[in-house]
Amino acid sequence: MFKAQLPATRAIGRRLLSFRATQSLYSCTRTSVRCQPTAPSLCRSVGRSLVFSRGYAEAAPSKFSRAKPHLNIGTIGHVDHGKTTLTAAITKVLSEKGAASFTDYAQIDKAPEEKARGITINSAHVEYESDTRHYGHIDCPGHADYIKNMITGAAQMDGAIIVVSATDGQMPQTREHLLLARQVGIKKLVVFINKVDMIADKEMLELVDMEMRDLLATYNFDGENTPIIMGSALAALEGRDPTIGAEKINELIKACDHWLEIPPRDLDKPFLLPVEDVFSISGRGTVATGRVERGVCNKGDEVEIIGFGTKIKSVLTGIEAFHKELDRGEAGDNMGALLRGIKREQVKRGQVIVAPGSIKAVKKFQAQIYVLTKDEGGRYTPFMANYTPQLFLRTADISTRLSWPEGTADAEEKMVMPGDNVEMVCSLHHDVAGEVGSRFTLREGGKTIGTGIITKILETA
Ligand SMILES: Nc1nc2c(ncn2[C@@H]2O[C@H](COP(=O)(O)OP(=O)(O)OP(=O)(O)O)[C@@H](O)[C@H]2O)c(=O)[nH]1
Ligand SMILES: [Mg+2]
Repeated sequence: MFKAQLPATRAIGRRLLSFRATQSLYSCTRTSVRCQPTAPSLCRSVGRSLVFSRGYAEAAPSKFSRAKPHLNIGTIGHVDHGKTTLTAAITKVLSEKGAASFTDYAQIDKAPEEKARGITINSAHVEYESDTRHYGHIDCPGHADYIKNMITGAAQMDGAIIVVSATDGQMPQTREHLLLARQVGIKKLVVFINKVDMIADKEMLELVDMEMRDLLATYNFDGENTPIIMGSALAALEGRDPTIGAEKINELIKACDHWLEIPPRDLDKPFLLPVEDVFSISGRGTVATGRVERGVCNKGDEVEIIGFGTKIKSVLTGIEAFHKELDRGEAGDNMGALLRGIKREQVKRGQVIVAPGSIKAVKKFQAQIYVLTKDEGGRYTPFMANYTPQLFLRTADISTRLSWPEGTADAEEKMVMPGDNVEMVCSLHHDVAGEVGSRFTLREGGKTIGTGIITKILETA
């Protein structure tokens, strides 16, 4: 009986998946490694229509190897400090060891406007390997576009290289990028002080080093221990002055290997199953179905059902996936969970079934939100505080009121334009399982108008 129900679930599941594919349009790329755990195959097909970054469509080779652990990193920092030059230089130096294919500067900044203006407009992807890791690398533009990509999930960096020119020292976007890196959950950075070929005075370099350590500490990074490498990306790219060129690139990659941490694998995280559908099976009980977002579960495990005013404990008395009854389910599985002592009415779509105590239901939080432009399918007009769109988080769909954080000046009159990045407070109509770093979309009248990421929990249920 339990098994017989699942084809129906799958049919519903397919509809959900296609809906979610639209939702995750902004948060996946063509390479499967960067896909959200939901619907990877759909991600791949919609990835082709991704508009945010030209890099995904063209620069994503299919040679991802699982032999080494994978980390997503990227170059961030102020305009013209040498992020693209450094990206090209890394691929050049590593390609000489056969650990990357060389991607020249002109291949990274290749749009006509980029060539004409000599700046990066779109972020681009390259990949390379160190002795111990496989890296996906995003070369971010110095300007605001990059921020949008970070919020929308297209650039889910686990760590970053912040590039600072020795000639200028820290500049406004150095600070802005540090702040945003912090905001979107990047915990560790490596600093590359670039253009040292233009500086004769050693003391000047020491000054930049000290300033950067201070600045890192200001934004809650480990200023004391963060590796700072000084070199010249251009020298490395042009194959001259190895002591400030190639050698420094190797040092930089070593620093990334040692300092930047691999985030916990999904399988190591606490179990979480977003509920998509619920069935009552006579003689057996209530079955909730969905796709396991993270972790593993075993038959007999204690679980908690959370969200929409509910927090109840139960035990997994049955697990079904791949048409079979199993003893264990894991991240990525489409599974049915048979729940002991639970009535059908007690479980609904939008709730989560989790390892007890691993996540809380939230009612109010602060979030970094990117509001889509009309060309991206978003609104034509601005909105103000008290705007109430629908918030989609996993399988949940809740109406939410947006307001400005306490203490915001002129909060009454402040407008949010399509294309803006804003930090706002979301007050939910119902509670839902959420945590710092959870991504969501905002929709109104059937279209996505924004995407966001939770940065601070203000009220739990
Ligand atoms: N002398 C010197 N010039 C460098 C070095 N690295 C980069 N440059 C030059 O600095 C300029 C800007 O470099 P880019 O790599 O485009 O800078 P960017 O940070 O990617 O700039 P945006 O993407 O527009 O923010 C170019 O003219 C580079 O040739 C270096 O180590 N030494
Ligand atoms: Mg650039």
